[in-house]
Amino acid sequence: MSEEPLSEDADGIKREKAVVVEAQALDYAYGTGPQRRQVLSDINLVVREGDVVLLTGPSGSGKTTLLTLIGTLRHIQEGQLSLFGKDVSKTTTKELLRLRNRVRFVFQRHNLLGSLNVLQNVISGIMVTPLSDPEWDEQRAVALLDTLGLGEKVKSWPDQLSGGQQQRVAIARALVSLPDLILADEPTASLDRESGRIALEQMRALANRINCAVVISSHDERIFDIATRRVHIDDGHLRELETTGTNPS
Ligand SMILES: Nc1ncnc2c1ncn2[C@@H]1O[C@H](COP(=O)(O)OP(=O)(O)OP(=O)(O)O)[C@@H](O)[C@H]1O
Repeated sequence: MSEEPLSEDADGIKREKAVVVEAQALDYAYGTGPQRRQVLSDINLVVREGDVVLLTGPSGSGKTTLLTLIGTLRHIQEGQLSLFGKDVSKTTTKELLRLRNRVRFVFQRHNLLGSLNVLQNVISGIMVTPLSDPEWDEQRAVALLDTLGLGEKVKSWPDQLSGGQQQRVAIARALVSLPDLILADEPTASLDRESGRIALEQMRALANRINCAVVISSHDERIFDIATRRVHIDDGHLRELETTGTNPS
């Protein structure tokens, strides 16, 4: 069940939470002709600011495909997708880039840059923000790495890290830029229970603090309670599930 879509501003005035993602009747298929395989059918989803949506479903059910559609890494075939109130298929290239700049991804492959050390990789998540302040950015990046248990690793190179450590660097890189939307594909896949919870709690805390929206695909039952909403894909169809999660803040 979704939370009451109201948020409170600094003056204590309640206002409706803005819609960050709105998917309407999305279909998606891979291949053509006899090879064509429908993966998503009639997907309808609204994600508002502050939502932490957990996307579950069997392997191969289309979770990654949906995340990449939402993140505009894939063209819409059928249906409509709005990001921050803009229909993505009606935007100019410049507008689309501006929308993408408000989104950060955490992929199953960590995609760290091998020529940058851990701290530099994390800071690279902010470089694209015109208002960034190098000193403050660095402090924020170091603090985040510390919280994620990587305080000793800021000068290490990606290839000196374990898979789980690389995953945490990728999470720090997504969080440090204070994005409006985080799309995370199996972000706890190579993390132990404790690190997985800390990483997800950081995402949840950011959602609470700056009202960013978070969509996480995961099979990991250990983190289900961190979400404010759960949606499930099966056989190409998406449905909302009851959420038992409590707000840890
Ligand atoms: N580029 C592609 N070309 C053809 N088929 C693809 C392609 N990418 C994904 N698929 C197929 O589409 C289906 C959905 O894949 P997707 O990766 O979205 O599922 P998923 O739910 O994220 O799976 P997992 O939990 O295993 O990561 C799968 O059957 C997959 O084999």
